[in-house]
Amino acid sequence: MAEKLNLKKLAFIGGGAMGEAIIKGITGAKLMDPAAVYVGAHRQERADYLHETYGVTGLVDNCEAVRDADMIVLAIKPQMVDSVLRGALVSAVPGKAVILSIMGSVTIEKISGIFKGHPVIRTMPNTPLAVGAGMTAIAPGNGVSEEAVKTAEQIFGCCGETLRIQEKDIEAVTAVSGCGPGYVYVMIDALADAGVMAGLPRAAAIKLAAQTFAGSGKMVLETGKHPAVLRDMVTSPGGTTIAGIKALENGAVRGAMYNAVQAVLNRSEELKGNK
Ligand SMILES: NC(=O)C1=CN([C@@H]2O[C@H](COP(=O)(O)OP(=O)(O)OC[C@H]3O[C@@H](n4cnc5c(N)ncnc54)[C@H](OP(=O)(O)O)[C@@H]3O)[C@@H](O)[C@H]2O)C=CC1
Ligand SMILES: O=C(O)[C@@H]1CCC=N1
Repeated sequence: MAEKLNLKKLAFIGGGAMGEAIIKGITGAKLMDPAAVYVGAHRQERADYLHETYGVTGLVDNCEAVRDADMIVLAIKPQMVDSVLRGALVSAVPGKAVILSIMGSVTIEKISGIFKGHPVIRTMPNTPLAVGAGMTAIAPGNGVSEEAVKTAEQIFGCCGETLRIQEKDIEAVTAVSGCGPGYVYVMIDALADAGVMAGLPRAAAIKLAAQTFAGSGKMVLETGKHPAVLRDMVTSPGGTTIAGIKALENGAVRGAMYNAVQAVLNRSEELKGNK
């Protein structure tokens, strides 16, 4: 059984797609008494849904949610920071609470400017967290205790892998693993479409494409081999795979990946107000 979190009360501001995925992980792994997980969910219907589904305490009042919490997860959209994280809510946060942000493009400096004197941990998870196969990078700010970082690793580790990084690398992480599931779904959809073109039923084509991505990722992780070595194992000389790979290279699939990552880096700077 997983070790319990060393927290009396964990609060979320925002219980949307990502907040829910983390709550599902924590309650599913029994890391904490669900009633001690408080979620400021801003709409009664959503608060009720989270309570009924996971047993957590769902509230519309963020101040009530954060009161007496040891750790506060910021799971709202970056565009909401200035309008939501202010005034009475900031005052209601207990002095020693650790702030754990999952927000993209919001720096530790910005968060520390709002929650003055609080330790801040910035993270970048991804949506496969919802099925226990997430990838979360964890960047502790200055003055964060090892115990708090370990708690963050427990929270995200119960629904996937974690990696400690420095904040300077977090936009690159966002562009690779944070947004990466989006790229992969496009590729799965495209491969399935191509399978339909080749005569396969839609459902079979999606299953074949998705399991191929899942299995190939697992091969990279479990064998520790470079992806190029694994690719060479599929490509028989003069065979069929190399013909397919040539077509992909002609379609500039690698260049498209560089462009996607650069586009995310650019958009992150815009969201930070740097462009
Ligand atoms: N989706 C992803 O793949 C990833 C997202 N992130 C980050 O996670 C954060 C959340 O994203 P995601 O979960 O996808 O977005 P969602 O829109 O699903 O979740 C945001 C939630 O915040 C709620 N909300 C709005 N206003 C308030 C308020 N005043 N008080 C409390 N809650 C409020 C929204 O409620 P309502 O809808 O009712 O307005 C919504 O449920 C973002 O900062 C994003 O950058 C990080 C990694 C991956
Ligand atoms: O699209 C977004 O802004 C968020 C950040 C990382 C993944 N999704």
